[in-house]
Amino acid sequence: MNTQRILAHFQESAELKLKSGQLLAQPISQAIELMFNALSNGNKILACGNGGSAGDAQHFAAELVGRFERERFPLPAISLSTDTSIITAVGNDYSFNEIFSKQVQALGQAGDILLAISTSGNSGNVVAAVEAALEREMRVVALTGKDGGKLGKLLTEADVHINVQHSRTARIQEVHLVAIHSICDGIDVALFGEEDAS
Ligand SMILES: O=C(CO)[C@@H](O)[C@H](O)[C@H](O)[C@H](O)COP(=O)(O)O
Ligand SMILES: [Zn+2]
Repeated sequence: MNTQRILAHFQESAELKLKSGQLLAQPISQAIELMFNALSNGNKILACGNGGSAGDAQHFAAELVGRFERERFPLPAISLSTDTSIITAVGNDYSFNEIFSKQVQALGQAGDILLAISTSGNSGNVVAAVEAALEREMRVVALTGKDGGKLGKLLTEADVHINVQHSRTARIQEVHLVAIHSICDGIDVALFGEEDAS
């Protein structure tokens, strides 16, 4: 295969990451503050998404419950994309659109955070999860792309929207992962102060 095509992926990804850093540092910083305050108050973080974003939700929860780069106590985070029995039961008995919202209704409490990940902002199950979270007086951190979709329109002033301005799902996901790692690092810094993590 022509390696130029491969190099073009790296080029486009690197360029979007640099541009997005400028645009997203502020909302990412707000997301860190929102999550750190919630965790400090004894609240937890729920995370959801489909496909690659389901992987991102799991990845985030693993770094909070396990660790990111520093040794620390476990932090409460749950991926809503991982329990195949819940997902198949709710999907089969109700609808696929409710696989996350039912879990938000079961597990979410006022003051908890929902990390909602959707590159289009239009996945019905993620949109329904955001609606359920807002009904329960949870705050939402949304990782989206494109025009933010329906999800972007649901958010309030108290929520945080991290919107990657690009049309390509894969590129958006790649920036989402940098945002997720920046949030994990920011939570560690809020807990322990700055130090060289290398
Ligand atoms: O990872 C990829 C594409 O890179 C896919 O699995 C992708 O996540 C799926 O098509 C999702 O269903 C897309 O959903 P969303 O990001 O629009 O909410
Ligand atoms: Zn993918």
